[in-house]
Parts: sequence; C-alpha cells; structure tokens
Amino acid sequence: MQFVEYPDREFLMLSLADTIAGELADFLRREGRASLCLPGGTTPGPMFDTLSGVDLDWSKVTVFLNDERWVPEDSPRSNTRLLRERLLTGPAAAATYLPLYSDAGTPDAALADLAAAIAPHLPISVLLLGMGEDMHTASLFPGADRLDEALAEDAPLLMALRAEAADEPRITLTAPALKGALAIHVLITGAAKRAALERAQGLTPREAPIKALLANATVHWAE
Ligand SMILES: O=C1O[C@H](COP(=O)(O)O)[C@@H](O)[C@H](O)[C@H]1O
Repeated sequence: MQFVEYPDREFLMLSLADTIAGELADFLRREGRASLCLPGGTTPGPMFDTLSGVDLDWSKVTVFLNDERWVPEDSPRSNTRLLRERLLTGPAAAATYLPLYSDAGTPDAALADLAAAIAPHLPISVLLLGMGEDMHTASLFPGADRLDEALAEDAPLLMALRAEAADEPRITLTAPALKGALAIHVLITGAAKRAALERAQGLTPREAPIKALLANATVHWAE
C-alpha cells in the first residue's frame, strides 16, 4: 500500500482528479477504451466536480459504481444520484453509465442482468474506493450477512448484501472483482478514517473489509 498525505482536502481532490484523468487517458491511448469504477457516499463529490470537466474522450469510458443502495435514483441516499449530479455532467456526460439498480423489485432479482452488463468491462481500468469509519468499503460491511462469500476468491462479480450498519439492502462488486482492477485508489479524509485505516492493517478482511483491497492500492488522505 502507498499512502499519500495532502496539505488540505481541496488539494487532495484536485490532485486525485488529475491522477485519475491521466490514468484514463493512458488506457484510452493504449486500449481505445477504459472503465472507471467509483464510490458513492459523502466524500468523493468535490473530486467528481473536477473530474467531470476534464477534456477526455469520455464517449469511450464506461462508468459504474463500487456499490449501490437499493433505493430509487431520486432518493438522497442513491449513489447514482450523486454520480449524475456531480460526475456525469459537462464533458463526462458523454460516458456510458451502467447502474447497479433496476426495476426488478429486489436486489437479488436484479443481479444477473446488472452483472451481465458490467462483465464485458472487466478488469476495471481505474478503481476508486471510499471507506467508512467502520472499515467497510464498497458495500462490504463488517458483519454483513454474506461477507465471507463476497470476500472469497470465487465470488461472483456482484452480490446483494445486507448489514445492520447499512440502512438498506446493497448491491456491491465483490472483493475479487474489485481486486482485479488495474489501478486502485482509496480516498479518505479526516483523522477518524486515518486511524481506522491504520487499525485495518492489523485485522483480517472479515474484520476490516478494506484490508482485502489495500495490497496494491494508493491511499489518498487529507485532514
Ligand atoms: O455507504 C457507502 O459508504 C462508503 C463510504 O462513504 P462516506 O460517506 O464515508 O464517504 C462509500 O465508499 C460507499 O460507496 C457507500 O455506498
């Protein structure tokens, strides 16, 4: 794991957007297309604001979330809503967005179709993860009902998980799908998350799911 500390959050968000844009540009040059897998939650909005304005051939970029809360897109809890409002505007609106939510009724009923849409875009070119103070990443929560299956090497691409700490059922990419990404970044802010990250390093992925993704990751942090 590499750890990069920034003098403040504004600098962090601008630098990280620049790093991710540079990696996407390299993939586009080499492969003609790229996939970008992003977190929801409260932290990444300012980075999305900058990334959305970058001059790239966004029409060749496929964007999808690490995980989605099983709520309609107009809910303030929807991670898709965050992406639509903060990333998929301006130049980045030309990207193809693949949701992790559908009108299938339940997350379990939606999984097969959602996974079939994402599978052709693996391995992920550029992965950005968030992390909660409880050391969950994506929707891999400590204590989630099917966490062991989602961490296993043979886990399917997507799973539906439920956890006490998550307000609603979730759909999440599983550990092997995330680990396969060609570039892995983790974005965290604040002293509590830095302390949680340090704690995670001495724990198992079952206790601290972020641990499963740290080996090849660059963690970006500011107070
Ligand atoms: O529930 C979620 O939480 C994590 C962390 O979110 P934050 O609000 O602490 O930044 C996020 O990475 C994940 O995508 C989201 O669904």
